[in-house]
Amino acid sequence: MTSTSRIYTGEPRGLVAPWAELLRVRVAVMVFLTGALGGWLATRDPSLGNLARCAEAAFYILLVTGSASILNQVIERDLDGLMERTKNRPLVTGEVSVLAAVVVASVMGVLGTAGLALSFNLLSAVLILATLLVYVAIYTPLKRVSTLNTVIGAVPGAAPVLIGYAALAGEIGPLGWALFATIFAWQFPHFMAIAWMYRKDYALAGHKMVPTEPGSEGAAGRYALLYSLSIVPVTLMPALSGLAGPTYVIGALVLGIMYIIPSYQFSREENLPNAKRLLLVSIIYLPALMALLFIDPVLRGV
Ligand code: HEM
Ligand SMILES: CC(C)=CCC/C(C)=C/CC/C(C)=C/COP(=O)(O)OP(=O)(O)O
Repeated sequence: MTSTSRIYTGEPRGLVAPWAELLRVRVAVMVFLTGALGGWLATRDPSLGNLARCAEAAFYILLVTGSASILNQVIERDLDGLMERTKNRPLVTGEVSVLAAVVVASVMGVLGTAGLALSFNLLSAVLILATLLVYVAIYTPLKRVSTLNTVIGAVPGAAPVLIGYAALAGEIGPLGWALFATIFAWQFPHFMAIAWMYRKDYALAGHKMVPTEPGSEGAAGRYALLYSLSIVPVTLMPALSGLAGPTYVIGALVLGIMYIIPSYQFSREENLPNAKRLLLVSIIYLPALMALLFIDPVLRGV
């Protein structure tokens, strides 16, 4: 049976719940914040007008991210049906039709890209389109082919901060790249914990993730530890180039240690409590680091 012919027989959930699920709201909130952060660090102008511009750019980024999330679930609806974590997604159960999903994703993608092109610049519009393409056309099919998919998927994950920066600055400066590198590195412990927790699910769907490969015991933990260690020098890059001050440096170091500890524990023993702790710390780490980056220029008065 194809997804187009699926008839939803579950409890009616209204309009909001299925679309919130399709748009992966919690991830989207984080993407909005990283996009806004990129814009803010490119300008460091605390006027309401400028903050509204940062939020506007982040909103367009959010629209295209929503489009990417929906298209990813359209493509993977049959495989999602094989996994416990995703088997109740609206496109698997038929709660939302493929046609409705494609129409909404297209509208969101066009509006977000046009918003960046018309209200900001061509650079940010081209970058968001390239990001959408990498996520939907390269990362999504690559999940079935190679464990390298995680490296490719980390590029669109880290792109929103760079795009926010490019939208407000009209170029990508060293700080933009430092922010990109930070979120790029952050994703590996985050996802190694998830990939280990759901390794049986991923194997059922034929997704090639580090912990699903034969003889991979310990590999997810080693990657998590390696990238959590790399995040310390990476997060210090803005300070080394004079773009962040002492509050940021101390905060980034404390957060780095806070991320290394559960990564180390997970590398010592891959088990559910260690994976869950690492995932939880990853979800605390990113907004905390973003808050530091937001506050630092205010504290330094720049
Ligand atoms: C290679 C990159 C990434 C992959 C493969 C990935 C995958 C996932 C998956 C599968 C989950 C669901 C875990 C669960 O259901 O228990 C998740 C949760 C989450 N991810 Fe990621 N992620 C990546 C990058 C990112 C990025 C870049 C962000 C934000 C900027 C992010 C934010 C979150 C948040 C906030 C959650 C928790 C959401 C919830 O509790 O539903 N992730 N991630
Ligand atoms: C246009 C744009 C800015 C796109 C960015 C999209 C985004 C936030 C990506 C985060 C990184 C990522 C690979 C998530 C998991 O997707 P998955 O397919 O592995 O997740 P799933 O298994 O839950 O479907």
